[in-house]
Amino acid sequence: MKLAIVGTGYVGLVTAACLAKAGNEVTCIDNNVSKLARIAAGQLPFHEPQLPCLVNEGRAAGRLRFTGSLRDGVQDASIIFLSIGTPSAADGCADTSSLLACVSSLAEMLDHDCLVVVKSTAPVGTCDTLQEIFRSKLRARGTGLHIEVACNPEFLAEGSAVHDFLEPARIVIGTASAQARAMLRQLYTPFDADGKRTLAMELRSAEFAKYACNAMLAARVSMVNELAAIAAQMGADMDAVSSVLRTDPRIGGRYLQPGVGYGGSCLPKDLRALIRMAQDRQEPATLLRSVELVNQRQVRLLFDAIRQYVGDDLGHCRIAVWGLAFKPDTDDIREAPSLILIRMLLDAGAQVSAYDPVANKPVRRVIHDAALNLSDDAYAACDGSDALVVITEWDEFRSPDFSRLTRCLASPAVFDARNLYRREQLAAFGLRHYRIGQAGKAPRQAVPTPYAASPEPSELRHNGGY
Ligand SMILES: NC(=O)C1=CN([C@@H]2O[C@H](COP(=O)(O)OP(=O)(O)OC[C@H]3O[C@@H](n4cnc5c(N)ncnc54)[C@H](O)[C@@H]3O)[C@@H](O)[C@H]2O)C=CC1
Ligand SMILES: O=C(O)[C@H]1O[C@H](OP(=O)(O)OP(=O)(O)OC[C@H]2O[C@@H](n3ccc(=O)[nH]c3=O)[C@H](O)[C@@H]2O)[C@H](O)[C@@H](O)[C@@H]1O
Repeated sequence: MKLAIVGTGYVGLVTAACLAKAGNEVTCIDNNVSKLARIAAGQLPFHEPQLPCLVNEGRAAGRLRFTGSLRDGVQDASIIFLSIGTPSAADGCADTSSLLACVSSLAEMLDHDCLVVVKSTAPVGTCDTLQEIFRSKLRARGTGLHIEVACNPEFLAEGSAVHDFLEPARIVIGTASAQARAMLRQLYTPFDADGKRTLAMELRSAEFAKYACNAMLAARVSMVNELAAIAAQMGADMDAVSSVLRTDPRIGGRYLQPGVGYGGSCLPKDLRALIRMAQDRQEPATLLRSVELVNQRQVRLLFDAIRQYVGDDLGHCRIAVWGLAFKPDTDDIREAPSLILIRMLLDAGAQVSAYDPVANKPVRRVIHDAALNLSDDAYAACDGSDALVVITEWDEFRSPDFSRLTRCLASPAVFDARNLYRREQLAAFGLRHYRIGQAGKAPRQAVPTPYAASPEPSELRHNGGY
């Protein structure tokens, strides 16, 4: 099929490359000329495993091309996907202005029948609004064109985007006609190996399903974070508790990792938008608002634990941070908890020295503060630091050289915000280990915190190194 994809970001480029791999002729359109120039020079605009190879293959096969011109890009396309950003507006609503503007332009320029598919995450009713724009503009133009709007929400997660697209758990198709449904079913046949993954429904259900999924994921993360905070106060170990949760098939094993809270470009913004949608319809969204509140508390808990360790005056401290991206295997720093923590540390007067395998560059573009040093080496970032905070669970942080770390740090404390290490591992090197939801000796504290410390090294010697 001949396809056009408007918006060559995380979703658009992955969608384009995967659909090209399946044999379609795909044109990517973007209004960001510098992004297109980078792609033309063979560089992808963001870090995503497996994607560079797939994009190169698509281009080499002549099935993937890029343009800055909407008119040129959509020519003859039977399906036009819209994967334009829908960021949070100031009031929490999803800002669909770019989507609406794009559809207005399409309604003025299209000269052939086609299906316009919304892949962006957009509020319930957006497809109806877009269909109405087409209807009125096409009527005004006096054309008899048939342009239908469909919804095909995307469920890929960054870092595993190519795999998620090629092997989806489900493909959701929201349509108003059997013809549109048949077209999308046909397009996705190569990705639906057993023929059972395509879920067809009405437009509004498909739109809502996307928000429902992200709300469930966010709720799980907040639930496990709240349980971890309570566990720490009770002397229970959240790792042990999670092993019990995971073995219950009704609960399932994923999204049970406590930490600094969920970040990224989607879970926070989609939850905000869902709460707004609910409240605009007089639904209180009580649980969803609590999910947000729990999430907002997570970085504050980490900051308080660090401040408690180093003493109230952070002005004399240097804190090392490992991990800036909101999760591993991406350079995306949108709503990354690391940036919230760094801002809090800088505002409190601390010096921060941070390292991320791929996200230093985007951070350099958004934080301009002489007190923030971005290092190209994980251990150099720790040199002379009063504590290390591990905030993103990149693989390379899972088994660091602890002895080197001990030599680098001026004060042997590791704030393990993703619970990557075992207490005894760090204790063997004389490192104090703070992790969330950990049973053990609570730090001497004025304010209760779910970040519990491992025993002092001297105390460890008393009980056989543990
Ligand atoms: N990032 C993710 O993992 C996922 C994102 N989504 C949703 O997909 C949508 C896109 O998200 P991302 O790809 O992350 O955004 P992004 O910001 O990476 O990409 C959006 C692209 O659209 C381009 N654009 C904006 N207006 C345009 C216009 N009028 N014409 C041409 N290009 C235009 C921008 O220049 C940008 O390159 C959002 O609604 C998001 O919620 C859904 C699932 C996963
Ligand atoms: O709509 C979207 O954009 C996407 O949002 C999420 O994908 P993503 O934001 O890439 O990342 P996740 O892997 O879901 O992680 C989100 C956040 O939750 C955190 N998280 C996740 C799992 C967990 O157990 N604990 C936890 O703190 C992660 O660190 C991260 O900050 C969803 O997983 C995708 O299905 C969805 O398509």
